[in-house]
Amino acid sequence: MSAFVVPGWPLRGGVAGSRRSRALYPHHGSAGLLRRRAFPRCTAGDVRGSYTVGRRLPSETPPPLPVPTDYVLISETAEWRRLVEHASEIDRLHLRELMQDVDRVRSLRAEYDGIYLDYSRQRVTKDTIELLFALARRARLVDKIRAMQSGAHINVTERRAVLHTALRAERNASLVVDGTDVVRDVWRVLDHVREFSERVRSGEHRGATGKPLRSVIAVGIGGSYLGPDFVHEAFRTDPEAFEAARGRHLHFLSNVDPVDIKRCTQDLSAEETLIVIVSKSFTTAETLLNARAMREWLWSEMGRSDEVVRLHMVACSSNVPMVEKFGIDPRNTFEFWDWVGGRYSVCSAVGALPLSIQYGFPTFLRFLEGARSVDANFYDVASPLAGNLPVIMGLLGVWNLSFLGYKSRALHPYAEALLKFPAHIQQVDMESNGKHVTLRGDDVDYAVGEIDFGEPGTNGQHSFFQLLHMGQTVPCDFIGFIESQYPLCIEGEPVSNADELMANFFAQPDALAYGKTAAECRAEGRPEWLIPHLVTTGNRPSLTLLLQRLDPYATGQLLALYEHRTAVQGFIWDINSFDQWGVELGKVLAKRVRKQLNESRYFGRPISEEFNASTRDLMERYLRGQVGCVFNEPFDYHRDTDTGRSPL
Ligand SMILES: O=P(O)(O)OC[C@H]1O[C@H](O)[C@H](O)[C@@H](O)[C@@H]1O
Repeated sequence: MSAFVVPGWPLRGGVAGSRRSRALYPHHGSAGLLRRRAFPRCTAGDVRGSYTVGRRLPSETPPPLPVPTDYVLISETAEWRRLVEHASEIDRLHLRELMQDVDRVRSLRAEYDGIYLDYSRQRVTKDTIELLFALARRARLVDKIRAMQSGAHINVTERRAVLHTALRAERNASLVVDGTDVVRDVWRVLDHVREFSERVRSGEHRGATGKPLRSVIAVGIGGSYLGPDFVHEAFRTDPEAFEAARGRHLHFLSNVDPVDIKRCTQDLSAEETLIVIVSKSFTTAETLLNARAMREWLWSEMGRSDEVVRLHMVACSSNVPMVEKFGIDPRNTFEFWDWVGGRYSVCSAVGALPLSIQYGFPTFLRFLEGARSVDANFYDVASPLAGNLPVIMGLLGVWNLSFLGYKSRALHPYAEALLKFPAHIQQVDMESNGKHVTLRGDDVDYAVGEIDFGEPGTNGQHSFFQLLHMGQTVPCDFIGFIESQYPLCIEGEPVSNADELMANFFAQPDALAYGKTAAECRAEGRPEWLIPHLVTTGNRPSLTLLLQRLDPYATGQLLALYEHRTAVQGFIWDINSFDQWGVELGKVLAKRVRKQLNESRYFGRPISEEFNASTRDLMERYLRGQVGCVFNEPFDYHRDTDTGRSPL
């Protein structure tokens, strides 16, 4: 038996421890540029025209589609070229001047359900917005949004619908995809989450030694971690959610670095801990190793038994058979579906289960309601797009990257509780739009996919804002709230603590837009030699989102707003924002290295010549130097994979 060796853990129960491919798909969205109507209006489960809506293609090999004679890359359209020309006109204008035009400023704002969006500090005029709407029409944005809503298989490479909005549909709604009402499935699982979370919270569901389960460790990575972690942080200091979570603890184990296990478990008692394994595929190597590590931890504390696993381990996954194989009770498996992308899964059981256990199901429902509200704004494509917040934000994203050439973008929530929001949006956007070909497989000859990063204000100001003011231009999003989750006034201070925060929130966008001229520096009496170092060019774009208060509802609104911004950009760029093939190569190579490390360390086999000299020397150095963790009975790839034992 292999040993589970974790220094410091008591062992009990006898356990030691430029291609232009034209392989086309008949139903996909590049048809946005076709002359025919690409996507039917919002009905699923049937076939309209030549587009399969909500149904799997019959065979693995996509039948070739004749190349439409009028297909062109979006960058080859007149609408795109007009924007390229317009960008050079905009280059002659400075935000300092643009901001003088009150009429312009007042026209560049939109409001929806308590979200106030001001984009007057973008390097745009009213003409720019009109030209962007024209581009959206040319890209058939509205048809693509409707196709997404209807459950068409717009994720063409994986032949899947993209339906995370169905996760927050109202109970009485209905959407039939692949012959199934997905909304009914969603609510079946939500009811299961409600029932199970209430049993855990009330102490009805107890651990193997009879103790209530007060702590949860959610084990997952990527989309199975970042969304729930962001929402958890946003809820933590919401007064009502805080009350609902009294006496409970929620931790996330994501990194396969064993130190993350140590950090998660060191203050916890296994007897009072529920492990939630979150993995859409239930094959992610890191998550499964951490899941097995958690199982060993539970066993090392309470003895090796199926009962311990049954009572202390549950799972959220779309791969139910693999969960069962792991030993988790199918009744404690919370399903989601292949039409929920990992990075879009926080509204599924992925977020619902850990967050409902921590904060109560009603709190999670308010979060879903907030997201649903913005979904309604996004899907309301019959109304003028000028009022569609995700569309506006998406078009501005396209403008800044593809036309003004700003390759990165920063997100600054002036709310500490949103500290994990930038990291979540980083995955949502960079994994979605980090692509190099169109839906048809043609190379894109225009910039797509920004580098997203961010930090809450004002902390970011004292870290990387120097570059934002004087270095490269990085379009910024500022998110602020009228009411603080924790209002604090200190006697004798000129402003409340939240006002101090918000003073910076209002100041930074103007500092970026206006900058500081040499004349202004001189007027301050600065010495001439210092002036070049003090001048800031300004003309640095940003947008501002102002909401009432960061509560679960607003958290859901922000999530949906940014999810849909990403989709809008992908739709305009004509790329698939819903697959992530680039991640695969690293996984395959890691598998080879894992096998090599096993063979060299335990069976003395030399490092294969298949690895290049750099990797070989690095591995050799690593193997020579490492001390500490050895197994009594190592896994033998040659023997154990033959007998069916999996190295994962
Ligand atoms: O939820 P899982 O199947 O374990 O996947 C976890 C993560 O794995 C991969 O790295 C994907 O690129 C992510 O999109 C995904 O969220």
